[in-house]
Amino acid sequence: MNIIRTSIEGVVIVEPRLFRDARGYFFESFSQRDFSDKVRAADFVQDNESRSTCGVLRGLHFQRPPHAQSKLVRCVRGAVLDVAVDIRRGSPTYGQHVAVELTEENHLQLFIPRGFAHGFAVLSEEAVFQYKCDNYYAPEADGGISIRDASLGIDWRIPAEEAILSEKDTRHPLLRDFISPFDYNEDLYKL
Ligand SMILES: Cc1cn([C@H]2C[C@H](O)[C@@H](COP(=O)(O)OP(=O)(O)O[C@H]3O[C@H](C)C(=O)[C@H](O)[C@H]3O)O2)c(=O)[nH]c1=O
Repeated sequence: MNIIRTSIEGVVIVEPRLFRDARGYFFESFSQRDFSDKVRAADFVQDNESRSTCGVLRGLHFQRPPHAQSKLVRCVRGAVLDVAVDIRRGSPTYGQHVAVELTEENHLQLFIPRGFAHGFAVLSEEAVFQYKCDNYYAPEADGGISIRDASLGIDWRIPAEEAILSEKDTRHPLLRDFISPFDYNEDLYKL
């Protein structure tokens, strides 16, 4: 697997090694050893999968400490624009984001550390999205910022105002009205 750094320390793109032959392809979608060697020790405890139709936007979500989650995300059917927003107070990249197209064709994955809000827009007819989390689901710790916050400068590639959102996702605050539960800890994010 190849690691590609992004504009935000700690957020990395994982490019798996693909083996193609006359039958199709094979690749190791996750290796604890390789991930620990090349990214960081991560004890993923929960795998999630969601399917979304064209025009859906999910996010921008996080779980508050002590239920904060790092995520390793990928799109196994279709294509999404995946976005991670830095919401760590004191971070030099606070409010900035990384946006990466993850598709069933490019097989790319994105690692999003704790302290980030995460979301994605569906760019294809449908998208099946799978991801690993290093902490369990805790609905009581659920938080979010508005996926329609223009101050974030995210180009979702689809009109956010026409997007299909859950009722919950229509109610998240703008970043300027948001008090983050995360503090920046440089050592935690250095690769
Ligand atoms: C996240 C989650 C949800 N659920 C149940 C709760 C709801 O009844 C149902 C749908 O949940 P929700 O609408 O929160 O699903 P998404 O909008 O896809 O939320 C996710 O979308 C963004 C992109 C994320 O990064 C988060 O992991 C997560 O918040 O699944 C569970 O049982 N376990 C879980 O871990």
